[in-house]
Amino acid sequence: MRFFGTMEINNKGNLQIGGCDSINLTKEFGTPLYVVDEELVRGNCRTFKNNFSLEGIETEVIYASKAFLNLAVCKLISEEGLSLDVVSGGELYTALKAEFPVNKIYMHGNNKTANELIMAIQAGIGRIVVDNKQELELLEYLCEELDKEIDVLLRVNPGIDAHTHEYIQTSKNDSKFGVSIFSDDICCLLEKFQISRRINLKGFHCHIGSQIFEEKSFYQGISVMLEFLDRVKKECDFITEELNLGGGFGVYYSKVDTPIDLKKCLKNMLLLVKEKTMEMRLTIPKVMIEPGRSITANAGTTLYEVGGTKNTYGGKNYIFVDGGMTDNPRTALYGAKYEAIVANKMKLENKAMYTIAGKCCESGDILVKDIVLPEVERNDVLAVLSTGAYNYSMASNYNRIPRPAVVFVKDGQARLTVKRETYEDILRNDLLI
Ligand SMILES: Cc1ncc(COP(=O)(O)O)c(C=O)c1O
Ligand SMILES: N[C@@H](CCCC[NH3+])C(=O)O
Repeated sequence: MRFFGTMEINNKGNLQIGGCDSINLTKEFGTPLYVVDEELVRGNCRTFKNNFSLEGIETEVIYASKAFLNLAVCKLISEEGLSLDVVSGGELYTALKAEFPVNKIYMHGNNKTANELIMAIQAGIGRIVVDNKQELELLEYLCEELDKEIDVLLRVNPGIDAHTHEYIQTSKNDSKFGVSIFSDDICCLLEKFQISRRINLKGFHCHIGSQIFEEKSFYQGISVMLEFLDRVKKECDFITEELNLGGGFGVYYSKVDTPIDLKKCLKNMLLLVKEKTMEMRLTIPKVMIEPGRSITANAGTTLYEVGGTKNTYGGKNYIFVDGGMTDNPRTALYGAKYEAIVANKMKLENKAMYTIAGKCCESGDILVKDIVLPEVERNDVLAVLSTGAYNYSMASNYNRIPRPAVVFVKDGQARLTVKRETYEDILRNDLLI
């Protein structure tokens, strides 16, 4: 088990995060509760900003907001000087409402609707990442209608087979994202951009997948992309000004995960860009990355109240908590593995093997399988660690369960950043006819 950021055990034997006793947090804000270690999120932003830098290369770190977004997150990311990647009208709307600097917003998506594109064009966001030819045509039409110009990147697929869960691979040849760098008509497509009066193609975007632990996949991505840049220069007469390499840096959730040395990898990525561009006599493009999970995952902890335990006839020892797949669908969806602790019994010895199950009417509603913990009883507080990415952002109202509140903790202060949903919120859009 690993502790992250400001997590510690206080003298009451309770888990403490950001100087706040987790048990007090549950009393003040209820359970389930997403707790975010603000200092750790800021520290992670700085690790990326400080280490993704190299003399002679312009760089940009863009936070992939799909990992975790709310107004307070936007504000924090903006304060730390990162840019923001959004993939939907909803994410863009959040960023605009938070007054995130518009020129630092990137919009992705394999099927952006006309309304989403209009919203992005009218707001004047920094870059739209065009996924395909049809989208280019739609964008051209919309820009004409709105009498606007827009800077874009083209999402390409470098065909890298990064080793991760098949659902979060994004760059195999059959991926739904982007245009293959191997497609024969790439020059035709680039020509469409070149003749456009409204759309200004600055370069390319790729993303090889998520939760990647093999450093070499990132280097392979760079090599393949630079060969592509060389090819489009020679064959299509296109000079690439910007190269966005996406995110995907893996994090520790449990002992099966072995994260790479991030600082070293970030430096090596840029060194490789420099070396290869010199070798190929290419102009060095501006290089961007888009980390999501690695900024927020380890900074999040979900606190649950234990409703009871059950020893089944088949011999399974369940702990029932008051949340589950509605606030963290990753175990059910990907077989993700998490670590958990009993937040009010941090000094007690582990006693028994448990499976932590949620309250949904679904057998697959499991948060953690086979974990050894101190003896657990009703009203204990269970903490599942590293839930800061793709938990709140993927939460649902299945079984009409309200989504939990989100609290930021720092220096002994707790700040509510998202209120707990109420039953009224659940009914908000229902109409009785
Ligand atoms: C285009 C793009 N950029 C960035 C990310 C962020 O990935 P991660 O959270 O693994 O860093 C993703 C998600 O996989 C993505 O699809
Ligand atoms: N939702 C995935 C990551 C998706 C990455 C987005 N392309 C996860 O929880 O691991």
